[in-house]
Amino acid sequence: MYFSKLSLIWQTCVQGMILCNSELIIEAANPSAERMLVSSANCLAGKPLAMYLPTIKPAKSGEMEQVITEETVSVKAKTLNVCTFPVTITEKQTGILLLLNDVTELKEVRKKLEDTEKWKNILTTVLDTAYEGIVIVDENGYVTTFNQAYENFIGVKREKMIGRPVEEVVENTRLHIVVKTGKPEIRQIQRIKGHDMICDRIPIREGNKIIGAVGKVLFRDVSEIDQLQEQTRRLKQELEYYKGRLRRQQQQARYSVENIIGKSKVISDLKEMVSKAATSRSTVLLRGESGTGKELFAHAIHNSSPFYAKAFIKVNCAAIPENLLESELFGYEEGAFTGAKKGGKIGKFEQAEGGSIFLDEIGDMPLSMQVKLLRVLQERELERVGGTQTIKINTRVIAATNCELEELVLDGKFRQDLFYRLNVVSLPIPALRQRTEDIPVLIEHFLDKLGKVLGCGHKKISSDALEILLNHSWPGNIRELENVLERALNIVDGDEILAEHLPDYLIETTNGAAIVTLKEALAKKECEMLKKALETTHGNVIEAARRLGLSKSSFYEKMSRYGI
Ligand SMILES: Nc1ncnc2c1ncn2[C@@H]1O[C@H](COP(=O)(O)OP(=O)(O)OP(=O)(O)O)[C@@H](O)[C@H]1O
Repeated sequence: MYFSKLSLIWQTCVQGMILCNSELIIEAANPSAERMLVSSANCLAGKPLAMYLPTIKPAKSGEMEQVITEETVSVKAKTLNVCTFPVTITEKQTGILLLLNDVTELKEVRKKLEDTEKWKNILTTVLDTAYEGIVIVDENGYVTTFNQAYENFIGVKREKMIGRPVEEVVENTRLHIVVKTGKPEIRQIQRIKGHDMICDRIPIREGNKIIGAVGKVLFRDVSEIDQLQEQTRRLKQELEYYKGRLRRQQQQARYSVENIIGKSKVISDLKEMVSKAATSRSTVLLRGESGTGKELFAHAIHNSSPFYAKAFIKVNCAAIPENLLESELFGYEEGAFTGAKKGGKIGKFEQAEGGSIFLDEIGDMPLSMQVKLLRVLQERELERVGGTQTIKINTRVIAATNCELEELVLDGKFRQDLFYRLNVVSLPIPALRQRTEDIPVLIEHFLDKLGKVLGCGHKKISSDALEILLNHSWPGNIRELENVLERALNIVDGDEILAEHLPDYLIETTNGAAIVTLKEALAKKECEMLKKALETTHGNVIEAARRLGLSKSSFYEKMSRYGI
């Protein structure tokens, strides 16, 4: 009876049982052990244990009396937990009993549990760091999750809310309704603690079944959002306004006649000419060395004209690559060339419509372009590159150059016809050395202007320094003077600019080692000769011009250039 019960346990037990002799040869194995280790039954008996469980190393008989081992092994894609016990089979015979548990599923379940725990932690962190208040309910509308932000806002510990019907813990909620209707409610207004909040209520589904709902509340009062929207709208408007102003400023003349500083007769005369020239739309040609103020005069002409409120567009003919100049000036149509913008591009002439276009460094305009410009000036119409349509233009042209255009014409580098077309009103701006009486007023003007810009206040100039500035030949003209003063203001400590604050090269030139270019020397000589000729002919220009072998117009031109 006792044995038959034992045999029943042996046969039906889900645990695998293996009995080995002391040589670790299997004596018997129950059906569960057979299933775990081999596919067919009754195979194990008589086989060495190592064939099936090679890693199991129970202690050898004799020394194993008390030794029980437990190990987890992988066999045939299964995970087995193996315990070994020393047993006494007969008085003389000892052996080992192995108990095998299949823990494969257990291992998988543990892995799933660990994963779930990990995800729970991630989710809790995400929920607790969210800016919005988040509440989750189950399919019956009972609170299961409540995040930190919501807890802080409501001021009740979440432990007190979990497990309660949501309508009892959250004011004006509809989550318990959403779990029934299954319809999401987005961007709804929910009044909580006297504030109108924006909320989303979304049902959670598993297949077709609703297993809960999540509610999200944005902790911003709606009125605050209205204010923010209004603020954004105003800022956008402001931005557009300033963008427009900047655009207009970039396209507008910044200086007027008042900005032209100088009390010499030649400057006063030029200012008068500017005012006269400004009234018409005739083309003006500004001539003079670099830095004499040609651009300043161009601004002043535009600003004194009746169309001062219209665009003033500057084009530096020397700075634009030859192949781009035409499209820059006249614009282009879509597809005119590779790289042409979609929709084409409006040219500078069209941009200046109704206003003025300032063609700086005109002497550097390539010949090929000169022909096209001449045609536009004559016809007062243009065609965009790649276009067929003729566009009428109503733009005042102001050109400037520091080149001797007559010489360029003689050299075949500048078209004579274009020269005449441009030279309708000619304003020769004299070099600074030809109007030294302007130097003190210009110095005062720049000390004032730069003092404000640099934030160092109005500094004075010592008589020594002034002497040096008056004696310099100023090849870089007013631009050079401005730079010298800016440099001095940057290094001066006290209230007065001294000789030592001026660049060495200025001091050297005053000490007698004057460096004068050939052009300057010739100009000086030419001026002297004109004056002499006028003196000897008692101011008779025709006679003076004849004596010097010049035409009347070119004599006048030179007189004007030298401020005679
Ligand atoms: N009469 C003046 N009064 C005040 N500032 C002047 C005067 N003439 C020139 N300037 C200033 O000198 C600097 C150079 O002038 P501008 O750029 O007009 O010279 P430019 O003859 O056009 O030179 P470039 O030929 O090199 O282009 C500018 O900062 C300008 O404001």
